[in-house]
Amino acid sequence: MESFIIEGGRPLRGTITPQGAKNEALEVIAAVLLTPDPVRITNIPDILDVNNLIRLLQDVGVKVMRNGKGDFTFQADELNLEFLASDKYVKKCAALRGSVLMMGPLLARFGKAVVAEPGGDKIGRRRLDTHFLGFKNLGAEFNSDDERHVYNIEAERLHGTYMLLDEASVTGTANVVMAAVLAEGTTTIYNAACEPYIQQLCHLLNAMGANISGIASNLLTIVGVEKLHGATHRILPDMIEVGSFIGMAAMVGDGIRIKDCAVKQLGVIPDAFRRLGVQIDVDGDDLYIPHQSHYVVDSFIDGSIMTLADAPWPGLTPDLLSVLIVVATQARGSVLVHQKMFESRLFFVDKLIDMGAQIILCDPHRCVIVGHDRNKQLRAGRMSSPDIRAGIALLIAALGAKGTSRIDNIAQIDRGYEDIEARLNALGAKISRV
Ligand SMILES: CC(=O)N[C@H]1[C@@H](OP(=O)(O)OP(=O)(O)OC[C@H]2O[C@@H](n3ccc(=O)[nH]c3=O)[C@H](O)[C@@H]2O)O[C@H](CO)[C@@H](O)[C@@H]1O
Ligand SMILES: C=C(OP(=O)(O)O)C(=O)O
Repeated sequence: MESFIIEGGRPLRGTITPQGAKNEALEVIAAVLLTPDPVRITNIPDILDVNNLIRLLQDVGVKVMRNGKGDFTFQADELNLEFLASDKYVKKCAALRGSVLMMGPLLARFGKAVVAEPGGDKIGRRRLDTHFLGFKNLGAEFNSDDERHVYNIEAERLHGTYMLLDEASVTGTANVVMAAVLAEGTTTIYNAACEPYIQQLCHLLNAMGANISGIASNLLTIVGVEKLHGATHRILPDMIEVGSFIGMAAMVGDGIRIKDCAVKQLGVIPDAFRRLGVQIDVDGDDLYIPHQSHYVVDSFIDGSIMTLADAPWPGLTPDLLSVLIVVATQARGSVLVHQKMFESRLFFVDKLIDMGAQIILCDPHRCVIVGHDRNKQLRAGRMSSPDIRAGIALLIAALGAKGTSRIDNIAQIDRGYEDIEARLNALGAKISRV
């Protein structure tokens, strides 16, 4: 298992470009299963989760042609569906959360899908009810095979219907949309997730011949079509990586430009950092974060303590709260962070407390951070990365800490950040992989 050794206290300056979005990549790559024609996708990030999904598709028989960096053509014309019954498939699904995204397309095109207990971060219970109830509404049946720890889903023909999702699940919406595009008749999905990556998936599906309207809203209407054809698609920059770089620039930056961010697609992300006092200048499609000797936490209009809480899009993504917590440790002022969507994502603050941060973990969902206003630098430490976003947050903390830190289990960071040490070292960091 690899680790990072980080020499802290070095100011970072220069320009960094975000990779293509992990969570969009997982959705649109799964969508290639919906057609036997070639689908070309560009700006695919070279990260563990995406590479694992591509390998899983290859195992199922999808032809994968690499045209250049991040540029692949996929063709799902000769699939080996027997692979879905193998133990190897079950094991590989367990390696990444994104494997659940194969269910919708396989069910829509072949009338059956198998899903193993998926992998991903251990950040609390992650139920799949929205996915299964959505498929059930379309006429599919599912049963669990307790011996193999898999669910089998089957339908002779999917039929469009109205459905109100039990929650605005991101991958749940993606799956139900991908199933509904080939269903007979019209499907209406209310309480759909509507984040930019769902929008992007819908745009790709329409380019493949689907008929989806209501994109960007929580009410999607999908008129089923007989079949889909090939298309080309470019993945957006990764907004979670952009947010991670804003946090890093605030903590240890000496003037950082984040290039080509698709600023309009970032929603409230920049404002969440601004609420901690971080200055972010918008320059075309770039963000520039100057060095700040101090950043001061805002308060609400009535003077009450600032709270940062996650919510389904267009609310603040839960995936950036860990980074916001680290930034808050050096702010002037206090902030309450309320992680509503996941149950176990805040426990990593213990590691920040070990490094000298002033944080009160109130309960599994809430913590209060009392910033040091840069009067007290964090101490270096040895820690393990419990999940992808805690991992990047700890890396940012280590960059700002006094002394040399070690982060173990960095496969968690590699799941979602491409060649992160080389990109940060180019800005002046000193991170080595051992
Ligand atoms: C591969 C992928 O795309 N992963 C993302 C996807 O995961 P994923 O699609 O698995 O997450 P879901 O949207 O299903 O749910 C995330 C969590 O939020 C809760 N929940 C969800 C909707 C809602 O209206 N209320 C609510 O409380 C769920 O119960 C769950 O605990 O979306 C999450 C939420 O943005 C992100 O953290 C993940 O990075
Ligand atoms: C929670 C995340 O990923 P996954 O859904 O793949 O576990 C994330 O990207 O922050």
